[in-house]
Amino acid sequence: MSVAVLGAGAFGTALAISLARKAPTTLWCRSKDHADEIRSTRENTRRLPGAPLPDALAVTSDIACLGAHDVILLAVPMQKMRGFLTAHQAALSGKTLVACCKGIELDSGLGPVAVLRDTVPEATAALLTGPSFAADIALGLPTALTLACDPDETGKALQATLSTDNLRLYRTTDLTGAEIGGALKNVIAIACGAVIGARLGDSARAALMTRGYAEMQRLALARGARPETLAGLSGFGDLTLTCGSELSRNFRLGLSLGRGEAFDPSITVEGAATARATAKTAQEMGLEMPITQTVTNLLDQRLTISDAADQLLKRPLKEE
Ligand SMILES: NC(=O)C1=CN([C@@H]2O[C@H](COP(=O)(O)OP(=O)(O)OC[C@H]3O[C@@H](n4cnc5c(N)ncnc54)[C@H](O)[C@@H]3O)[C@@H](O)[C@H]2O)C=CC1
Ligand SMILES: O=C(CO)COP(=O)(O)O
Repeated sequence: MSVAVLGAGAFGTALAISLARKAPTTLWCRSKDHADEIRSTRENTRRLPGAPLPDALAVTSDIACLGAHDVILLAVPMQKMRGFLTAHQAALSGKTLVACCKGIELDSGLGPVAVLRDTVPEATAALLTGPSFAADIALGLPTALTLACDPDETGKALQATLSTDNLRLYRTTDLTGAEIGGALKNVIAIACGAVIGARLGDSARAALMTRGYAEMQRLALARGARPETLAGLSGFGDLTLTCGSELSRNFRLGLSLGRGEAFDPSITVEGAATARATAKTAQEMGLEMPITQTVTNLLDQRLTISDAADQLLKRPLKEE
């Protein structure tokens, strides 16, 4: 199977570098200038500085490159996916498309797999998700991710193609569980960053991670996901990484909120739109998701951090 990665952001570049160490790979970049720059310096200095490109990685801005590949990794941000897929629908039709983004679409409340199926119905949809920072993957540090695909036979072939010496993929057919875990861990990471930024302590962070996990499970199970998926890399695994590291952009946005500092709006932070979309879905489905709701209120400046903590602590006492 021959692989192309679409989207030369941090994650797309890291995946392409990792895959090219194993077999020739193509990285597509939407801007010709950027593609030329990456090709001439053999480094994506704008998005992933310090990670040299292997010789077997071709870089292009020509979407016709898709013709030569049967597996396409989509590493564009969630809120840009539908527009991107619609624009390139014909070229993507019939391919195996692996969404690599983590989030929920703001307008529709849908995750990446549903958006893929909606816009390119003639493609096979899969999802690559789980705990991994782009820089770690590019450096070849050990990483384990979840590959979600149904049918499992296609999943097995993809697992073999996309696993490398340092990137170990575990397989599931539970696309719903994998995408909800990957999307919601970012919302909880914003909450955790906010409590650390506001100096509310590591105990408060542990409480948020645990109760946040309960929210992730509540929504996922209501949508038909399997509990073991949430307990795996795409759920618990990624929650642990993202809520505990300042390398996470979602966590850093939370830190800024907690400290009352501004945050650069050009940085990709999937959890913000995902929180808003999920708070709406939870309300429509009658699900209790107080942390997600609180993050939305913090982001939209309807609550201060101390009111947010107060509100969560004053909720009626209940069984765990
Ligand atoms: N950076 C990381 O460590 C990881 C990121 N991810 C996920 O990967 C996805 C992408 O994140 P990053 O690569 O980190 O973001 P990034 O901000 O580094 O790059 C985003 C890329 O998408 C491109 N893009 C934006 N709008 C586009 C459009 N309309 N059409 C085509 N391309 C477009 C940009 O040019 C840019 O190259 C996110 O969903 C993120 O959650 C997942 C795991 C790790
Ligand atoms: O998804 C990630 C780690 O698994 C990257 O997290 P951020 O998008 O918060 O940087």
